[in-house]
Amino acid sequence: MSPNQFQVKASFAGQQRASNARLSLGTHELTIHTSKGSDNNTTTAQVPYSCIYGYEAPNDKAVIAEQDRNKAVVVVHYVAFNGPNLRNPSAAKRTTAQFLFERTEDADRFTQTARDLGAFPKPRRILLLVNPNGGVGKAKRISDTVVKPMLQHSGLTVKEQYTEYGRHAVDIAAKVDLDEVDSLVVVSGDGVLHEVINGLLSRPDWDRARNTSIGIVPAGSGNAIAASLGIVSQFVATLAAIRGETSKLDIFSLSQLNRPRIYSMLSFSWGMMADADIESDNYRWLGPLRFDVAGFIRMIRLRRYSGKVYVLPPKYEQTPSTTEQQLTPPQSPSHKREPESRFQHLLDSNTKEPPKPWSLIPNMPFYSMLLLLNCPNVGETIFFTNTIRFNDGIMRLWYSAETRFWKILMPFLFDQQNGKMVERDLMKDLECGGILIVPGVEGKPDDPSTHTAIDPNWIISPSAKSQGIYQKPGLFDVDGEVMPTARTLIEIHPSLMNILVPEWWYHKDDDNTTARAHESAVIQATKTQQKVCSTFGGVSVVATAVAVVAAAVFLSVNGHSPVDFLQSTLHL
Ligand SMILES: Nc1ncnc2c1ncn2[C@@H]1O[C@H](COP(=O)(O)OP(=O)(O)OP(=O)(O)O)[C@@H](O)[C@H]1O
Repeated sequence: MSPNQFQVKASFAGQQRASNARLSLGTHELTIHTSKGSDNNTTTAQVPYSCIYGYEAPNDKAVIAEQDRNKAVVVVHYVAFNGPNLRNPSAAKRTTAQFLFERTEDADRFTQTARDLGAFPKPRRILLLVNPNGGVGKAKRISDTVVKPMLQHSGLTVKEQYTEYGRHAVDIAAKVDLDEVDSLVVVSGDGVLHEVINGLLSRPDWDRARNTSIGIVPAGSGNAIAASLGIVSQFVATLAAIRGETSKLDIFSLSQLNRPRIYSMLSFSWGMMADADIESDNYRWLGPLRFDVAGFIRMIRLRRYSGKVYVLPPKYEQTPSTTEQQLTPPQSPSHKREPESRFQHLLDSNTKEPPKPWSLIPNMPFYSMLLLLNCPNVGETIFFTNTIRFNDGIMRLWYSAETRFWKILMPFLFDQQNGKMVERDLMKDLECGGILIVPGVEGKPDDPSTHTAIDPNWIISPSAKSQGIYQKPGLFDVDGEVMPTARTLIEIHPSLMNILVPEWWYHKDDDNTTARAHESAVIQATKTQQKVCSTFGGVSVVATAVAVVAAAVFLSVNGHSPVDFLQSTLHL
């Protein structure tokens, strides 16, 4: 037998009896060849390493039968899928395989070889932030019933902390001792992850803090990031947090004059979608449905939003012009206190047009919606487009001046799940390297006294008036949180942070051979898993049939009609 092979007795969760088995530790997966029955029929099951979230070698002799007391047990904990769609949240479950080795040395050699091959999670320190109020208040239950039980077997060092008030996660991330934490993982919606990013990037040592990996176990109502990463299943999200694989994440910074900068990992919107998103807070009790309800109401009571939006060509690298250099304040040590802004000077004046190569996007100055997106999903239930990648250093902007109700309704009605919302000719899109937004009206939308008209001509459009379309400044929505409606510069900071992803995650255009190999291993394993399930399924069908017939016989003996019984049982 080769050094990576082991003879054991193996059993899977839910099985009463162990079978003789040969374990093979491969490059990406553990294969279990089980022999059954007197004719030694063999079945094969696979456990990809990327699905293993922990193992234990219990000393508890109670789990070992009397005759095997001198032997050694290793239990492997992993996530199994019952189908090849690894993004389907109901396809994943956590389970175990238990192996009984002849000698403790064999068990030790197995765990050591598996560790060397990367089968088990590497030791890390995780700070878990749980928002007890996120979504419909289910985060605590998810943390207690899924996340902590999985972490318990992972060998990772875990600290858990509940957020106690709005924006508490900003304070926690801004103060956490980075010598003690490798990853910050939130059990919440996108809002708390947004706060963690803002806390980390507000630190004087932000350049170190940005390397602290961040992760999410979805427990909110939007869950756009989790949906984009294919980790809507809390089992898979926790697995990703435990295994520690990361992907680069572009970050947007949003700067306004005399206000602290805001960082975003997901989206910025203005117009119908922003208003609907923020207004949906009133229907939080509806869960994810709140976005549909608020969106529909906003479509019926459509508004137009006035302003000018300037964009910079994508990946614009040219050195600043002399004028720009004059306008850019000299580099001071305080500049190093946050990620560099190349165009901060554009905030200084409300009147000056930004110089070339900045250009005004057409169809202005009236919009019905404007959306900047960093991820394919706008929410768990809205798959916007797969053309976006969150690590390509490019900003994708969608905008529309459409005000016809049915035109806006169509993509939201028919294309929410298929990634084709952008193909309905409702929105125009462009790639850019920076955005400057000058709203026609500034201020906090909930406080009319603060509104200032930048240009009175932008305020009321004759066509909007004739169509009876409402006009208000509109909310600026960043990652689902409201920010003041004011002149805003949005810049991109490519690959600034690292986000925890499953090892098999890659964008379809990525040349990521390791992730692809992991993906093949997991999909291959689902096939063997399906075989195991269908065998169990076959057994349970036979068992059910036997039980129904036995019951029918019993009823017939007791004077009831077995035909009536069978008809009602089988819904004939
Ligand atoms: N203990 C708390 N009490 C009140 N608010 C809190 C508390 N902890 C966090 N928050 C706030 O809850 C808000 C929403 O959190 P979260 O993002 O987890 O859920 P969500 O909004 O339902 O999900 P999503 O952002 O995905 O739509 C955040 O703005 C956060 O500041």
